[in-house]
Amino acid sequence: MIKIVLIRHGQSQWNLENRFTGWTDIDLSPTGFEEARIAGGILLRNGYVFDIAYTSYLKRAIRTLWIILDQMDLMWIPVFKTWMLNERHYGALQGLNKAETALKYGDEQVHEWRRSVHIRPPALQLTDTRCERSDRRYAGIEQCVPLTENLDDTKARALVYWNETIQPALKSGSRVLIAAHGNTLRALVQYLDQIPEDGIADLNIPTGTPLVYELDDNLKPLRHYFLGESGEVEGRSVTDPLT
Ligand SMILES: O=C(O)[C@H](O)COP(=O)(O)O
Repeated sequence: MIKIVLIRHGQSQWNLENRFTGWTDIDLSPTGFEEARIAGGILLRNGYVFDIAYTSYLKRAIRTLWIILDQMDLMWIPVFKTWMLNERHYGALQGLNKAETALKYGDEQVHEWRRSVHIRPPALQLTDTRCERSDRRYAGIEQCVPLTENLDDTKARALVYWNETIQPALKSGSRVLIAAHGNTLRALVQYLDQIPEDGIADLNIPTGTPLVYELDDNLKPLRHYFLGESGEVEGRSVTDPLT
């Protein structure tokens, strides 16, 4: 049996301020630092060990991973970063307050922007200072930098990385940790559990909480659970309410 641990970064400063974040590179809040520290301790005390880790190009996920690996005395393992595990691009909504946006455009519209598989938020203009195409970290892959994304777009790129990089590592016996984002992990979970499109809107992944998937030799999921201090967390599911 193969185990993989997925973790959404700890609370970020913009999670705290309830702002659309997407590809904006916002750091952890003090609570997020603490969530990551606690997650590392939980993984350590439950006997988890990792051989390799994957994360995005965004510091809230990278720092969550660093803190966990530090807690586990595993800072030496190979860590691979990829834009393909970045959060879903939130287009022109990036930086806006979610509650204020709902007041302006209505709850239904904002819920669609946040949770529809097909609807994309309004796109960023190339001239917008928030556009990440001139950011040095994306040099050479400017054309891959989205101006907005729906969940399907995010899923497509995350699955390329899953199929080409993570899956071979799992098949070769590596114990894998992925520190990523709410929507990249929703996309992965949708793929792994074959969740239909109309079931995905209710699927929300809490910050800083290790989510364990047990997979068979063909990488088909057998079961999944969140991890707490004394093992599996009772009464939590990947369908916690949208906050
Ligand atoms: O990018 C963001 O704003 C969050 O990380 C995820 O937000 P969501 O819950 O609105 O998808």
